[in-house]
Amino acid sequence: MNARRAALQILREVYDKNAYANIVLNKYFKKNDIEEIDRRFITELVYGSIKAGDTLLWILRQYIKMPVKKVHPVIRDILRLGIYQLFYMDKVPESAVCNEAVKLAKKYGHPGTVKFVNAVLRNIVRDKSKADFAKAGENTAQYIALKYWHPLWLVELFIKEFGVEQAALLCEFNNTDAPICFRCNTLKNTVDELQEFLIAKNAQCHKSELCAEALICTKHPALSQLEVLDDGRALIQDESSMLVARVVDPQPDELIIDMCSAPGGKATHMAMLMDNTGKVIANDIYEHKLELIRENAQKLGLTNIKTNMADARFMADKYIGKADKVLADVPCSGMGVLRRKADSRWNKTPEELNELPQLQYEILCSAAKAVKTNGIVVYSTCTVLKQENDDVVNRFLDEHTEFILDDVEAFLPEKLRGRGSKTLQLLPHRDNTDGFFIARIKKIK
Ligand SMILES: C[S@@+](CC[C@H](N)C(=O)[O-])C[C@H]1O[C@@H](n2cnc3c(N)ncnc32)[C@H](O)[C@@H]1O
Repeated sequence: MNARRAALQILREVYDKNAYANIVLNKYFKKNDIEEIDRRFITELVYGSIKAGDTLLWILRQYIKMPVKKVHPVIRDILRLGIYQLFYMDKVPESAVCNEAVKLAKKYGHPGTVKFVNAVLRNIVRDKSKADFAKAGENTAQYIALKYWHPLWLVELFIKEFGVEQAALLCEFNNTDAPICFRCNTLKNTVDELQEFLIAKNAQCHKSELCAEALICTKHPALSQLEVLDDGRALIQDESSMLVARVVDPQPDELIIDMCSAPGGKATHMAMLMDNTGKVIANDIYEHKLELIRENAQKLGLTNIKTNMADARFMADKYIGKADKVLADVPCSGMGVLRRKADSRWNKTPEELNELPQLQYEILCSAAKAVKTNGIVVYSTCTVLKQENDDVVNRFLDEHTEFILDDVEAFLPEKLRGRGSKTLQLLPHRDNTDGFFIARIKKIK
């Protein structure tokens, strides 16, 4: 088993075929029997060098004369992996990095490229100071982008939103490891029982301060070894995402519509909080994603979920004024969960982000049509950007005087109260969670 060759193959699929890193990595691990220690190394190498993205290419540029674009893609990826190890993996000996990269170049390149890879990496080892980000000017957007591995346009957007200092902290946080969070299925076991089970499997986990049914694991065995996930005693969901169902506050026998529900984290949570009574209509625009919800519901032993395929912007007609509560957990930029997805910061574009608020607004308007008088619409996203959060909700309230903002505080844990806002905005670097936004809107007439 050659871990670096495996990492290179995975990286090639991601960059060449635009594949999602986590999907390629999981597929690779399923197909090949790989020891735990190699798995960890490959995972860090792949996720790390994808997250570090353009910073690695900027470093490369300081050591070569030709444009980076002209370097053959396979050789470029061999160098990415080498540079990542030399700058960001302290425990890997520099000689091993150079020798292994040269072996890969021999396998995938020709004598010229072998020499090139060898020369670049050995030059870096000789003098790392050439790659000094301060060349870009300390505390500028460019410096933050290089130091904390983000595209420049995104850093500029964060600076506009939060100021330089907070933007830097957010970017730095986005490179930290995210713990895995389990949601206990209280219909099948208690949180204490689930915790005992996980500890017996050598996991390190503790109860969440944000949600009673959440257990946070900082260390755990491979998820495929945890029966609780197969038999529905638990499901993976972040604690901040669990707050959404808490704010919806589902009651037994209610009719709840989840406008954008796949893969069903919040729909199954609401169905569980209703004690498997009433009905949750779990809607999504993609049929293949609805299948995931049905599978999850079956595992969890929930029979009160009905899936529905429709574009949420136009689905309300058959439900006008019928629902007790409606959740609009809208498609968003995901700027609150960048630490969880190595490639997503590099895959988004500013144009894509700018199109989202209109779609989100239309889904919220459609959600509002489906709710009864005195009913509740909850609007949520996993982003930290005001344009997708407060701005959408305020536009909605301005144009729909039959709705008012209902304070979320009564539905929040002690730790998140007293912030002086009727909506909740979790910021990753401040709250040490995923970044989530939740607003609760009431139909008053
Ligand atoms: C943020 S995710 C929802 C996560 C989900 N609520 C959960 O807790 O597991 C947004 C979902 O919206 C769906 N979606 C995107 N555009 C949509 C539309 N126009 N109508 C309905 N669903 C849509 C996507 O397929 C995606 O599953």
